[in-house]
Amino acid sequence: MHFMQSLQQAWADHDSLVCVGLDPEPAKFPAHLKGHADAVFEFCRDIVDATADLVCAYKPQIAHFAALRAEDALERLIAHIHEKHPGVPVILDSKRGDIGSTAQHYAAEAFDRYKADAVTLNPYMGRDSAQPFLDRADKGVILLCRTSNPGGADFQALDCGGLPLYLRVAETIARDWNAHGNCALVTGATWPEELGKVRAIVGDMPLLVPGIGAQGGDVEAVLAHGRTANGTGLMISSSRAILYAGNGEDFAQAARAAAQDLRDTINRFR
Ligand SMILES: O=c1ccn([C@@H]2O[C@H](COP(=O)(O)O)[C@@H](O)[C@H]2O)c(=O)[nH]1
Repeated sequence: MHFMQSLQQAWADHDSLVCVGLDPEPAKFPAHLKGHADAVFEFCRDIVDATADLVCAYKPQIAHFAALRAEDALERLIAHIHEKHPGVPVILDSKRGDIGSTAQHYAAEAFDRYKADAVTLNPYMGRDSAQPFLDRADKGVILLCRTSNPGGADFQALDCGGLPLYLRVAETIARDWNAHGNCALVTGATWPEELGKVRAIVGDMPLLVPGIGAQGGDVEAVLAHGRTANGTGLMISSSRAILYAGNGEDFAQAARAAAQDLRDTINRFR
């Protein structure tokens, strides 16, 4: 199914705008998993199985797996999500961006090797660097626009002909890059007013919103500035606050409670 269709279906079926980020950090794993050869897979699988009915998407962050030489665990984890929880889309957070001939290989990595439904990209290198991804009409292409980190404004806020660069990014992608309707943007929860300015430019385009939870973003402000007329349009991502809500044998149930709490809080403001 097309990423955008899966996303809309998951928003509706699970009554949820929550995207759980899968960022494994073995030092934070519960004691009973430490030392397991396949701990990265087991930890993430148990989180997924405990939360799948509460989410609109999962977002594994590739560096968290690659740094641990756990790319194989990432492949198996995405296959597990597709097999056991069909209809929940997987966003590979890899923030790629390179010349077109190399970008083709990054697109193959995301969609053919890992079988992700969507990928995050850095648009800094321009249209040709995104084209191999944009051409995959059934896949989501989620481009950095106004990132959640403290230094995000260093370049993104620079004046670009009367508008900050991040709004030029939003404008250009909505107008010129979205011929297949498969684009979305990353806009951090930590800058809700800027998120609202992006929303005003891009209409109902989905926004991936990291920065809730460990980074301190405000759920009510995100909804006030970012929701669409039908109360959707957002994939509100939280990783650490859900993954590490507990560190005992019941860690997956603690993660479920945290995901449910986030879903309910979001739904109060939709
Ligand atoms: O602007 C951005 C873009 C991506 N991220 C990623 O999201 C998660 C956030 O993790 P938390 O534990 O919920 O803070 C992480 O994988 C980042 O690489 C982001 O934070 N901001």
